[in-house]
Amino acid sequence: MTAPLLEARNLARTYSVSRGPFRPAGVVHALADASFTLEPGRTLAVVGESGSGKSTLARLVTMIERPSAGSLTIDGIDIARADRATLKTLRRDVQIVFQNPYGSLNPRQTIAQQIAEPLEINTDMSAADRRAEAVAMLAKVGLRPEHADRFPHMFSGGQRQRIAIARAVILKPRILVLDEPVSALDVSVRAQVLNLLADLQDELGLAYLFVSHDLSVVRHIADEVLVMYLGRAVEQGDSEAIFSAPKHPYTEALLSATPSADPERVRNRIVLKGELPSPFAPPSGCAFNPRCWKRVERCVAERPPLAEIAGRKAACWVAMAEAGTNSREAAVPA
Ligand SMILES: Nc1ncnc2c1ncn2[C@@H]1O[C@H](COP(=O)(O)OP(=O)(O)OP(=O)(O)O)[C@@H](O)[C@H]1O
Repeated sequence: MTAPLLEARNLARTYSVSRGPFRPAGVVHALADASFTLEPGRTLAVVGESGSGKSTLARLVTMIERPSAGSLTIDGIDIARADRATLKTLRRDVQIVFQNPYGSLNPRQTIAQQIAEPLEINTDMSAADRRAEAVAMLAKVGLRPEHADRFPHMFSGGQRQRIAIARAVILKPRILVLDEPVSALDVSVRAQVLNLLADLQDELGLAYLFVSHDLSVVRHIADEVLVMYLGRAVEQGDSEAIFSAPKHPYTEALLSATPSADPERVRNRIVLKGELPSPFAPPSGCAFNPRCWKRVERCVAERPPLAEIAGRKAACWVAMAEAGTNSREAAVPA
């Protein structure tokens, strides 16, 4: 059996943070435990509120930071043990597109120069070849090649994100990390950029790790979904299964918050109370329990493991009890 393109096993990342002159430094568990695989041509969406650990996960996968624990392998090669030459190749395989297409482009360089820059750093192609490649890439992302010598401010938000995507794929990576790639864009252009990403994936066989706080954005693009809450996966698996019948109350709440024209859904909308708890002092048991309307005693006492429920994994005592995966007494109201 061949190794997955990308495999994360029990990935974790902590940060030491000063909490003031008279208090000991605290440790933030930005990412407590994430495991998943990613294959060519597939999209894994990582979803959760701000602070759930999505960007931390994106930084680990792009090798911008190292994990505190767990492992990350590409083609079975553990990146923590790879030598420098191997690591250089692996880094080329993973590229990232950030949320803000304004911040990620240099205002003083033409877009052809910026799209070609990774080729300049990583290859020995001639300047003419690099430019030709950049211009061809412009056409591929739906921009007119004759605009190659324009500067970023001459483009709209959606066009700038196309430029950032062109720059990210010019080295022919195999994995693209998309960190909220359409969140800063007008709703009217979101679908166009998502369609471009889908086309590029078909054409280039790219694997996407798609980070978003909004389930409605990933609905049509994700093959699998990883729902994060306070650094941990609470529900994970096949997108179809999760969208049609979420098992974790947090996923239910996120889904119910997505825009809908269905009056039934609007009436039954779940409004989450309270904020995401402090990552310095996560609640005992299930971290979601203080906000959960289905909470039972066990949720406060014991953290639920990710368990197989109805074709996906979910970490919820109540869902486990309902599915008969665990003992019935799990569902005693608190
Ligand atoms: N470099 C850092 N130093 C200290 N704490 C950090 C650092 N990076 C992230 N954190 C903390 O880790 C937690 C997870 O942050 P992360 O940015 O991964 O979440 P997120 O889900 O991506 O949120 P957002 O959408 O706001 O970026 C947060 O509590 C954050 O404050």
